[in-house]
Amino acid sequence: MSASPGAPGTVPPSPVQVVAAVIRDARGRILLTRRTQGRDLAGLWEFPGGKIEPGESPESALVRELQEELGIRAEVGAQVACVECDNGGKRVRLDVREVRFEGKPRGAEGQALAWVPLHKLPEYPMPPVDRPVVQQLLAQAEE
Ligand SMILES: Nc1nc2c([nH]c(=O)n2[C@H]2C[C@H](O)[C@@H](COP(=O)(O)OP(=O)(O)OP(=O)(O)O)O2)c(=O)[nH]1
Repeated sequence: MSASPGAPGTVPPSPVQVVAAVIRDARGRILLTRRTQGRDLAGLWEFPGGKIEPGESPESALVRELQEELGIRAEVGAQVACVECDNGGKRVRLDVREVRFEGKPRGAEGQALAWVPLHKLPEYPMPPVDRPVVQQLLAQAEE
């Protein structure tokens, strides 16, 4: 049977759903973590977080990830940005939230941490999907 006119050819794969945090210290610096070797995008810096598991809300996924990765108790706040793009060959939808926290963040999975002043964020190599998020944070700071 031939395809009907206008029928879609292939259905694009649904994006990997990822949620990540903007965590600020008392000086307004933002916490980035570095992806460890042996994972995709190794060596790049990112906002802490991870994939949303089936059945999880973005908020509960982020609370879980921040406990696992950084050992902190998180309270998830407003959305900073939600960006979807091709990220080094894989489609990713990245939902970024403001987060308040209790505890002292540590690299519980061996990852490096950096507290980065807002204006220095563009100096850190990050995955492509993060670039518009950094631009959004810089624009917000100028408002
Ligand atoms: N956490 C986070 N992930 C990001 C960012 N930018 C970006 O492209 N990603 C990508 C990297 C990964 O492909 C994906 C997150 O998956 P992950 O591997 O860290 O997730 P996970 O902690 O659930 O890990 P795993 O158990 O599957 O290893 O999203 C970001 O700013 N923060």
